[in-house]
Amino acid sequence: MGKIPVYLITGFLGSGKTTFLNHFIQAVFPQRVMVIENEMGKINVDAGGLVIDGVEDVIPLSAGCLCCSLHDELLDALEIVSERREEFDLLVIGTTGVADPSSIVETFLADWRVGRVFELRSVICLADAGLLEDWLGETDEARRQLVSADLIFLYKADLISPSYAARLRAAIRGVNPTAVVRTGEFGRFDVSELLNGKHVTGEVLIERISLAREHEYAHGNIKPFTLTFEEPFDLDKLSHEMLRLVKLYYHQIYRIKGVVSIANHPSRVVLQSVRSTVTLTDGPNWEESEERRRSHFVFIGKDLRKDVMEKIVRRNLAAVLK
Ligand SMILES: Nc1nc2c(ncn2[C@@H]2O[C@H](COP(=O)(O)OP(=O)(O)OP(=O)(O)O)[C@@H](O)[C@H]2O)c(=O)[nH]1
Repeated sequence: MGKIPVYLITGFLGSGKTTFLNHFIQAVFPQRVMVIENEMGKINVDAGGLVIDGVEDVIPLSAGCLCCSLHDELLDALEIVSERREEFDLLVIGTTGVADPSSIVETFLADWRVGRVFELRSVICLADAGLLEDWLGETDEARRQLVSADLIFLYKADLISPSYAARLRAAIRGVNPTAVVRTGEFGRFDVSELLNGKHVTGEVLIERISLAREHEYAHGNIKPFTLTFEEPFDLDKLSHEMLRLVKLYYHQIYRIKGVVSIANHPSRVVLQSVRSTVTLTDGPNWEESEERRRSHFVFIGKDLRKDVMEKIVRRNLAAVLK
């Protein structure tokens, strides 16, 4: 058996990594995919949202970030995966939206124990066309992710004009002149280009990594926290409040994900917010036996106070009077 092909998926918060991964899993079927998924915050909303057909297993790494504190845990996960080699064809590693992928890339290229079993085929960076300029201007992470990639998908092209897309592609080339850049929507891509293209070359990546390392790196003050509530929410109050909240805290709240219990509603409601957008959609039904229909919200942002957010979200519980 040859080396295990690895696809590393990066991209800033809310850029569409889970959407892409779902699409990838369907597109490469009948090849079987093993996923190592790293999620910021305690609740792995994304791993629960992956399509099942074609996925052999999802190994969650939930606490912290793969590129920093979880490095040893990544090595452990790779060992587990290599012992299950016969169960799958491709390995996908999904990083958090603030990961610097360079140290993960380095693990594959420079650690001989890893390199003799795994072959890093592509470092894929997803960029949110609507927010890329904001993120490049306000954070260091988005730039580092673009720098380390050999294939960049500029997604959410449905939200922008073709001329603005051209401007963004030029901005991307300014950060990373050698990566292949494709524009698209909702995780769609050319399967044969991705699977058959040979994008990663060790020397180029190592050179880029050393450039990315020039400055001391930490995830600034972008941090996640989770809020959990036992009682159900009022849908109208909650949707109105969340829209108000993300506009009011535009410069601090980067991402909110939630699985919410709504009073007298049979299904979970999934909340997705990327900066100032908020969508609430029906998720899977609650089981009859599930007496405790807990709601969970993961907030990711800068200098955010958990107690203040909790107070604001709490006042939208169905039992709270207006
Ligand atoms: N309009 C539009 N929305 C998209 C597109 N791709 C993804 N989205 C939406 O963007 C939101 C975030 O997508 P996810 O796939 O969850 O993003 P992510 O990168 O996994 O998010 P994190 O794990 O928090 O970093 C969801 O509401 C998606 O439905 C697209 O091409 N166009």
